[in-house]
Amino acid sequence: GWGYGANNGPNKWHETFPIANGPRQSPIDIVTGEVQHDPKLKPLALRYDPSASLDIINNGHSVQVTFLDDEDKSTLKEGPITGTYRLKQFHFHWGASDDKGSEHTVNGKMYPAELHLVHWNTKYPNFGEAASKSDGLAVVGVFLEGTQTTFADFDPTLLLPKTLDYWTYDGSLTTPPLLESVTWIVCKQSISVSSAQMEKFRALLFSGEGEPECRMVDNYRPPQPLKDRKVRSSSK
Ligand SMILES: NS(=O)(=O)c1cccc(NC(=O)NCCCCO)c1
Ligand SMILES: [Zn+2]
Repeated sequence: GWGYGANNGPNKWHETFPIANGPRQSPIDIVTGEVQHDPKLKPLALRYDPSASLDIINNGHSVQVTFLDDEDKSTLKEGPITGTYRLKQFHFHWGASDDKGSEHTVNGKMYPAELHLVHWNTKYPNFGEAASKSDGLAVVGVFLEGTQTTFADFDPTLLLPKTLDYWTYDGSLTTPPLLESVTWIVCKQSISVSSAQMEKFRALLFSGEGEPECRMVDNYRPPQPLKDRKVRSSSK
């Protein structure tokens, strides 16, 4: 199956998923001099309930915390979206060293890691249905920047930067099946993690039990062509 290695990585995904060369692929490089401030954009209304968190898993591509999404417990509203989107899961992408790891880049700068908070539009019955609709998903991306800090309990709100200024654009899943159903909301402010915490990500494995050990690192897709898209900013 697909992965991040030389033989099954991002440069090979188009062979099985031709949408890899589609018109609204993610991630992208955010060129701050070319974004357009849109005064009609509202602040993000994020409401997360830590009691909705279910489990934490290594899914072979990332470490993921999944949430109970059978009611409006943890939701995203306002911002660039209309209606209510429910938090399904959050996961991360990171590098083998602190000079790379994020999927989105800002003026070519890569961060050591990127958090993705994945939400689906409740006008559809579930995540799977929503994932195939152009307005089905909304993913909030948060850059992780290295410095010493503490890590509170897994209330995703604690993972968010203080101010929620953001860039937004129409994009896709950054892993196969690369579906072009994501309204991306990338926070301008990063959150801080220590290098010890980064090392914990890098101690995870792509490989399963009984397989030759393969460290889970560099599980990021590089920036894709912007094509006929504009990136909007929630603030000047
Ligand atoms: N990386 S991301 O664009 O935020 C994103 C969000 C939600 C789903 C996905 N990708 C997938 O679910 N791919 C299906 C197989 C992944 C292994 O479980 C990627
Ligand atoms: Zn992701």
